[in-house]
Amino acid sequence: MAGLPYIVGNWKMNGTRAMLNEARAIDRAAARFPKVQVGVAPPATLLYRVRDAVELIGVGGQDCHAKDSGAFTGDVSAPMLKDAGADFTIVGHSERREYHGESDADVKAKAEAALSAGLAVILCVGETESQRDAGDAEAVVGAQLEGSCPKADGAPEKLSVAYEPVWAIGTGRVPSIEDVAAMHASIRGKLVELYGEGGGEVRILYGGSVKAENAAELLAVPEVGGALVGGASLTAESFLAIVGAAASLGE
Ligand SMILES: O=C(CO)COP(=O)(O)O
Repeated sequence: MAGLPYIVGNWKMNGTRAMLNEARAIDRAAARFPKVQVGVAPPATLLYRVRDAVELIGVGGQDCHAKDSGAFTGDVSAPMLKDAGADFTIVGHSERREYHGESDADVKAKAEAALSAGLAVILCVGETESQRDAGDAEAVVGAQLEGSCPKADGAPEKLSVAYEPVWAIGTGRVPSIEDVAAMHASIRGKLVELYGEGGGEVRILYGGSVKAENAAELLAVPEVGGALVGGASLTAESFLAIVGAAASLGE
């Protein structure tokens, strides 16, 4: 798999300007880890400020609308994220799918809008606990990929996929290493089916209760090309411990 390990912090609906200090601290420390690609996705209100506060790390949105502009109160478009200085955006996070009713088709349209605006995309997929218990995890994730992977210019080159089992998000629970390996191999197979050779290069991140204590083990799994981190990305200290774990794997 090509590319540096990619560690991305998803701040979700957390953070006011005080978080700029954390962003600065992450950015300063990133210089010590040139073999890791680092990004943060602050809330939209902070995007522009974080962009201005950092030099080395990537900055991204957490979602975008599928349309470029219009009467969509409360939404933010991909060209707006780009204009605010974003390098990438997350789409299809399970919290968007669950609380905002986003379908695979919605996620695909958002991913295509983001690529068209010149943003890289982190597309999230993942099964619920009942789907895993029923033995359907790989089928569910495969269907999500079929329905939501973008076909626009920029795919698959600017695409990353984040596997985030819904039941592992914010719970302190993580799948077994064997289950992570099996799912990532299955995602790789589906990406090659969808994109041909280019699908072999898409980075596949793991997300769901990644912490300093489990990061090295998760990141060492074949086909795990990085991590999408929620709670542990909210302080520079805990986030940098994960970045450090990724760096030490390459040594
Ligand atoms: O949803 C996540 C990242 O997008 C994971 O969140 P936690 O790391 O808090 O489990």
